[in-house]
Parts: sequence; C-alpha cells; structure tokens
Amino acid sequence: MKKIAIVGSTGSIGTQTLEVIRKLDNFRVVAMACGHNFSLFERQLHEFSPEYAAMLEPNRELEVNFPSVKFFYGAEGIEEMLEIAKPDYTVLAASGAIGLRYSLKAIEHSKRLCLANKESIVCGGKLLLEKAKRYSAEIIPVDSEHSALFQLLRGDVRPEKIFITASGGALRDYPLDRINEVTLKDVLNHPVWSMGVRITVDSATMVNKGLEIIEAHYLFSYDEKDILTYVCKNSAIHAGVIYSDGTIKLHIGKPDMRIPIAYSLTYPQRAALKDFTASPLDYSLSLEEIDYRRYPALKLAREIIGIPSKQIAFNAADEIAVKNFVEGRISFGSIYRIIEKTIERIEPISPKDFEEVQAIDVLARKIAQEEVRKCSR
Ligand SMILES: NC(=O)C1=CN([C@@H]2O[C@H](COP(=O)(O)OP(=O)(O)OC[C@H]3O[C@@H](n4cnc5c(N)ncnc54)[C@H](OP(=O)(O)O)[C@@H]3O)[C@@H](O)[C@H]2O)C=CC1
Ligand SMILES: CC(=O)[C@@H](O)[C@H](O)COP(=O)(O)O
Ligand SMILES: [Mn+2]
Repeated sequence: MKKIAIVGSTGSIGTQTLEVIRKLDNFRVVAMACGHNFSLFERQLHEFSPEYAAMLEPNRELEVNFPSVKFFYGAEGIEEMLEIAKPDYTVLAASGAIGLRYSLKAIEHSKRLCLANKESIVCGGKLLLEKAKRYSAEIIPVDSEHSALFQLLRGDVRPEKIFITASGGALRDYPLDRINEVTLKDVLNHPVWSMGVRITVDSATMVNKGLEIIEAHYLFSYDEKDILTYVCKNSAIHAGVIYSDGTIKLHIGKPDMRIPIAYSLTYPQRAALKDFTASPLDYSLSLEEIDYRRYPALKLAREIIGIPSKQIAFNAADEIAVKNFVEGRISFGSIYRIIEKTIERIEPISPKDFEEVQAIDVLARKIAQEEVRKCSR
C-alpha cells in the first residue's frame, strides 16, 4: 500500500488525483492540504480519512469534526505535515511559485514527487533537480506534455529534438486587433481543457507554454532551440520526439489530466483505466506553426530560458498580472506588457539557494505591482 500526500487537494489537479485514487488499488491518502476551500476539503476528509491535514489558515469547526486528524496551518504547516507524514509519494497540485517550497520539502520526505506544479521547476530549476538527486527522490512530471515526453524518452536513443503542443487557448481565433476587449469569461472558456483559473488564462496568453518550455529544458536537458512548439487545436497530440534518422514518435491521447496523474502514481506500470481506452480513429491529428504575434509571451520565454532570475520573474509577474486581470483592474493585453517590463528590470543572476530564489520572487512581484499601477484601468 503506497502512502500518498496531496498538496492542493481541492483544486483541479487535486480533485482529479482523488478521482484516480478511487479507481486504483494499493494507494492510501495519508495527508491532504488545501488553501481556503474548507467546504470541499471537509468532504474530502470525510471520504479519505487521512491521518494529517493542512490548511492555509485555522478552521476550528473542521478540527472538532475530525478529532482523529492531526491538523497543521499555513505554508509552514504544510511543510511540517509532509515531514511528519513521510508519504511514499507527494502529489504537488498547488498552484504558484509557493509550490517550490512544498516541492523542496516533499523531496526530503517522499520517495517520489508527482509534480503538477510546473512553477517549482521554473523557479527552482537546477536547485530542485540537484536536491532530488541528493535525496534519491524521483520527480515524475504530471504536466501532460512533460508526462508525454517522460514516456517518449524511455527505452530508445536520445532524440535530437523534442516538441510540446499548445491548444492555443480560448482566444486562438479571436481577432488580434480586438484582443483588449476580451472579458474574463471569454478567456476562461477553454476550448479543450477544464483547469484552474491561472493556468487557463496562461493558456490564452501562452505564458503556460513559456513555463512549459522552461520546465522541459530542466527536466530533459534540452537547449531552447531543440524544444519545438506547435499548436494542436484538439490537444490530442501532447508531445513528440524527433530522431537523427528522421523518425518522429508522437504521444497521443484523450486530453484528460487523470491519465498523466495516474501514470505519475503507477509508473513504471500503467493503470488499466478502462474508461480511457482510445482508438486512433478518435482523433484528427494535426499540428500548426505558432504565430508569435498572437503569443509574444512564448517568444519572451524562449529568450530567457536558462537565466534563473528572469525565469522566476516571468512566473512572478504573470501571477501578479493574472490576479489583477481576473480582479478586473487591467486588460488582457496588459498581462504581457507587465511581464515584459518586469523582466527588463530584473538582473540576470543565478540564485544559489531557496532564500535567494524567494528574494528574487519578492522583488519581481514588487516591480510587477508597480507595472500594474501604470496599466490599471
Ligand atoms: N489543471 C490542470 O489541468 C493542470 C494544472 N497544472 C499545474 O498544476 C498546478 C495546480 O493547477 P490547478 O489544479 O489547475 O490549480 P487550481 O487553482 O485549480 O488549484 C490550486 C490548488 O492549490 C491550493 N492552493 C492555492 N494557493 C495555495 C497556497 N499558497 N498553499 C497551499 N495550497 C494552495 C488551492 O487551494 P484552495 O482551492 O482550497 O484555496 C487548490 O487546492 C499548477 O501549477 C498548474 O500549472 C499542470 C497541468 C494541467
Ligand atoms: C493539460 C495541460 O497540461 C495544460 O498545461 C494544458 O497544456 C494547457 O493548455 P495549453 O496547451 O493551451 O497551454
Ligand atoms: Mn501542460
């Protein structure tokens, strides 16, 4: 029986992880953490009866209702919970750069980090990967494209190039000259995936694809020029690899995050997810070039790959800009401008530890907030 901890159990990935665990045998949830969604968290605690639970802030009512659960509070509490629970696997399903803090702790106390929180890699880079090596902890990517690449890169010679696909997001066919008029509702109306708010906005700006090429750079040690990106409008093709003999292998499948989540848990085996049996006839397979005029954020990400401080700023500025767009203070078009200006004002440096990563993140957020004020409606 594998002991599982889920950080971010109340989110899109977290709830799908619980769906997968219901279908699988020999996995037991021993620890769960949420942010503020106490009503959903209470239902999850009822169903999965973990020994440990953590929330960003205390909730006495929950404590009374679950006297046998040991509760922890705050980001520190989530770290402490992982330390005490010592899960075999930690599923990192929290969103944002805060995930790096949890990932670093999970690596110390779990044999496997099932990593959906791509921000951990974008902000942590080599620091995260080197710590995983020191602790002999596996990092299995949950992000659909990186799960696909992880699978494609097994059992063959190393491909010359790799590629990941992008759906193009909710605004992919929206007239460019009217992009500033879009509403939050337009942006959240994703044509393919059902995801959390931030990543759905990031899909429309292609900041998400920018984060993902950085993620692929560190996970699979490919240079920017060898990490290609294409639009696949039905997201049936998640990724592919290109060999020196001209052979191309594709990873195709239903665009459903429960599949890469399940794989991160069952690897190196595969679960028999019966309701996912697929036929190649289910999907039309097509790839298109990406128009960087529509998605300047992806071009910007390509320019900063391998510069840790600018990668941290790319993510931090996006978190700040997306929050302000969602809360109606800035237009959709301002998101990119805020990221671009913030990155310009951050020095190109390589932080030597987590404290320095945090300091760059805090500085980038401060700069981004100043840039928001310049763009506010
Ligand atoms: N959703 C998807 O299909 C995909 C997501 N990912 C990645 O997975 C991660 C999660 O995304 P997604 O599930 O969409 O996000 P959601 O916004 O749906 O969920 C985020 C989760 O994190 C919790 N949370 C938020 N802030 C904190 C914090 N400071 N400390 C602890 N927990 C916190 C939330 O708690 P609460 O809601 O209780 O406040 C919630 O449980 C992201 O890094 C995303 O990029 C990658 C590929 C696909
Ligand atoms: C499901 C998943 O992995 C997301 O990261 C998805 O890829 C987002 O959509 P885009 O491909 O449009 O960024
Ligand atoms: Mn992805």
